[in-house]
Amino acid sequence: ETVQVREALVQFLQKLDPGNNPGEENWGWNMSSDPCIDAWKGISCDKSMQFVKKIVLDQLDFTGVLDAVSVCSAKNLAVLSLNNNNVSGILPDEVSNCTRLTHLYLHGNSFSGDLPGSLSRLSNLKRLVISDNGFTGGIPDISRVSGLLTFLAQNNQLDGVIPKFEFSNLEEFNVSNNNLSGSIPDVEGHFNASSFLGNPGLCGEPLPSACSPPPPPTEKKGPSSKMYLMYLGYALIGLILVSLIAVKVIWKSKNKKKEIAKKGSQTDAKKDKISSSTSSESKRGGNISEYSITSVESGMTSSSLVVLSSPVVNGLKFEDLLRSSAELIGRGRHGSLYKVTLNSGVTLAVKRIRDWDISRDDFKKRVHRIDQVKHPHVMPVVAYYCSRQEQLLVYQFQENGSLFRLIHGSQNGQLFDWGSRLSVAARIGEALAFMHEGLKRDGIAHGNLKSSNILLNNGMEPCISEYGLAEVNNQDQSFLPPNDIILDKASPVNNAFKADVYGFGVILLELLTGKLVQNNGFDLGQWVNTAIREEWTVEVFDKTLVSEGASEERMVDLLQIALKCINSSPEERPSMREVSAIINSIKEYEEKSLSSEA
Ligand SMILES: Nc1ncnc2c1ncn2[C@@H]1O[C@H](COP(=O)(O)OP(=O)(O)OP(=O)(O)O)[C@@H](O)[C@H]1O
Repeated sequence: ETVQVREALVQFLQKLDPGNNPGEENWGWNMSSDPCIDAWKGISCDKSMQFVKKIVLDQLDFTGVLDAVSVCSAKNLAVLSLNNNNVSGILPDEVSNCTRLTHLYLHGNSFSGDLPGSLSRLSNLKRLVISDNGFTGGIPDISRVSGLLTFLAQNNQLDGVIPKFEFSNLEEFNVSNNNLSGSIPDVEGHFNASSFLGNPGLCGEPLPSACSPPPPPTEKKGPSSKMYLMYLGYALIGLILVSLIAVKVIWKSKNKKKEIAKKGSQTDAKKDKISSSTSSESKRGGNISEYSITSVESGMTSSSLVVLSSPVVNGLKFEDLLRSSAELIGRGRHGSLYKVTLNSGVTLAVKRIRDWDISRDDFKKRVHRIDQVKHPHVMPVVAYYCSRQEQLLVYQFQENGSLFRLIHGSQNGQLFDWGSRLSVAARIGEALAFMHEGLKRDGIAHGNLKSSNILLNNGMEPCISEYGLAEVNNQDQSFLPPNDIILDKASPVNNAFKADVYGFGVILLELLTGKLVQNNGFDLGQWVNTAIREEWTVEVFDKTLVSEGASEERMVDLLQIALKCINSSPEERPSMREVSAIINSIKEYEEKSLSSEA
């Protein structure tokens, strides 16, 4: 391990055991030795004896605190076990820095405070044992940790409701003797009452106490005269408020129109507004709002914005979009993207599509079809607008940015390790295969798959965005990958699906190499192919993956499937279902080998 990691580990132990000097205990934990080569007590390393993989310090009477920042600087740490000590304080948020953690055992200590929500980001976690402590607060939603096998949290002071777990996947589950309340989620027959006993507020199966049905609606009695007066009062106050707001809105919009007339067509490159493509109309100013998305059918405003199922913007009107401030985020090949902040504070991403010769009916049908084939890793369209001149698609704005930014941008010290990259590849591969199957008959492929169209949602889960926005069109070469000259004229639709496979292959190459797809004449696909021919395969991998000790064998496996995806002949490329199956098996293999090492 590096000097920094050694230093951090020594600090971790000092915080855990403030009373004792580890040097005196002769456990080997000191800066002048190496944790792997000199076999520090409680530490196990990988086969190459380079990286710390396990720290097991059970039953050693530690009375300090857990310094997660320090211990997680051992980036390959898979197992941390501190069972049966007397460690106190909180379980810090930074425990999620241990991204490769598979086993976290903290049973029988004096931990207190809330469990950090960041636990849900430990996507490799298999066993989490926090029983017999003083943890308080709610159980974070770790249902997203799909491989979790054990959750033991009995004998704490946890409260709130039990979130949904994947009970069918769990081998062990126990939350008995806490202060949990509400009805128990469906455990699908996998656990009995003993996992839930000792929570006075809990009810429902498998506990014997059934949850009481919701109270019946109270009988309607005619309101008394006093009540009538009260309602009248409320109605009057409401009326006054509405009038005040209306006056304010009219006054504001008058001011705004004046301002536009004054400013003429001055624009601000950064704080661009969603304005008309027919600039002559905007210049006429007068009765057109600054934010207007004008169309030939002007006048058909709120009725034209179709809100698809979305709790975030229920009842969103076209006018709401017009009134909100809009910031131009980017102009791509297929249009511009605006970040729109509604008055309610909700932020949306509005894609204004450019030059798409599609009829209104076809556009609507297409968006509704895509909306029907739902997948958790595909960003749903929240609403759309379609006139003869213009198409807008509204998505939720994702503050965590795109996969492109995660791979190539400044990561703010954020580690994007091998396990996470493999997970992203597996999730996106699966989602794309699912969409292809669901939309094959409609001929709707993604059409523009690239890492900037993979967004990271609030839980840092990757989601494919802008599915189906580029129409299959043999004349439009833009949907085809660069240098891809072999076109199946008879089957342009099939080509579009194969173009997605190509796009996915390139994303795999970005994940593996950390390099940009095209940069000053550099073509990633070509470069990788040349590298393989010259037999310097290892050179292609991202240096950070190599130094983290990622399995070369599995990186090569993933590289091979990437190369199949970018085959210059579309027919030779595998289907997304085949690609997804192979990536899943690589991932499984990776997980098994991690568990066996642990
Ligand atoms: N819903 C969203 N939330 C947050 N950022 C987004 C969202 N959709 C797109 N972006 C980001 O905004 C930027 C501009 O998006 P845009 O789709 O215009 O670019 P592009 O994908 O390069 O273009 P095109 O799809 O037209 O080829 C990209 O960096 C993209 O990652």
